[in-house]
Amino acid sequence: MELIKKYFPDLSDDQYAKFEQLEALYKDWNLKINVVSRKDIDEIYLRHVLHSLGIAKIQKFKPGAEILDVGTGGGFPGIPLAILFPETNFHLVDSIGKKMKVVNEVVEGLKLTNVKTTNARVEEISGTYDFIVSRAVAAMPTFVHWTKGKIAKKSQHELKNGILYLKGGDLTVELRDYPKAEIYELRDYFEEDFFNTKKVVYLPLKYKP
Ligand SMILES: C[S@@+](CC[C@H](N)C(=O)[O-])C[C@H]1O[C@@H](n2cnc3c(N)ncnc32)[C@H](O)[C@@H]1O
Repeated sequence: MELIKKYFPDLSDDQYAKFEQLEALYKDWNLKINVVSRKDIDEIYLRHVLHSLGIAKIQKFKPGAEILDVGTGGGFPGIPLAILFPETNFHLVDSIGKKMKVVNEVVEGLKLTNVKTTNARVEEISGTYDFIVSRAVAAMPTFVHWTKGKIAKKSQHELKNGILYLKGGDLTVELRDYPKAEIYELRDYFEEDFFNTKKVVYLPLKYKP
C-alpha cells in the first residue's frame, strides 16, 4: 500500500481506501479460487497493482472515455486503473468464467460503479473503445487480430487512441512488424527492481502496415 502512496501521492481518501481493501478481497477470494499465484498475492501491490498502474504513467484516461481490458484474468490491469480513474468506464473481459466470478466479487466489494464485466472471448465483443489495455494475454500480431475494429476512430483523447499493452523482455522480434509502436520503460517511472524489464507498448490506431 505504501508503494501506491509513493507513486500516486495525490489520490482521494476513497481511492486509498479502495486500494487498501483490494488486498483483503483478493486474499480472501484466492483461498477459494486461485486466481493469483501465492508469491504474487504476497506482493500484490508491486506485482499487480503498481504494474497495472504503469499504464497510467503513460496515459491519463479522461472522464467518460471507454476502456476495454482484454483477458483481464483476476482483474489486471483493469481494476487498479478503474480505481485510479473513477470517471472513466472500464469493460473487463475474460473467457474463463471462474476468473470473472472473482472479478465480479471484487468489483462489487469495492463498489466500482465504472466497471462492467463480460465472460467471453474478446473476439465476441462488439462496440468500440478509446483504448484497449492488456497484460500477458497474447503476442502482438494475435492481439491486434483479435481486437481489430474495436478501437474508436474518433477518440475522446483527441489524436490518441489505440492499444496499451504491458509487456516484458526483448520485444524486437514481436514488434518487428509494428514500426509505429512506442515502447515506454517502466523503470523510468518506478525504482523497484521488479520494473527493470517491464514496458508499456503503445500501438496507435492509425498504424498502417
Ligand atoms: C496469463 S492470464 C493474464 C491475466 C491478467 N491480464 C493479468 O495480467 O493478471 C491471460 C488471460 O487471458 C485470457 N484470454 C486469453 N485469450 C482470450 C481471449 N481471446 N478473449 C478473452 N480472454 C482471453 C485467459 O483466460 C487468461 O485469463
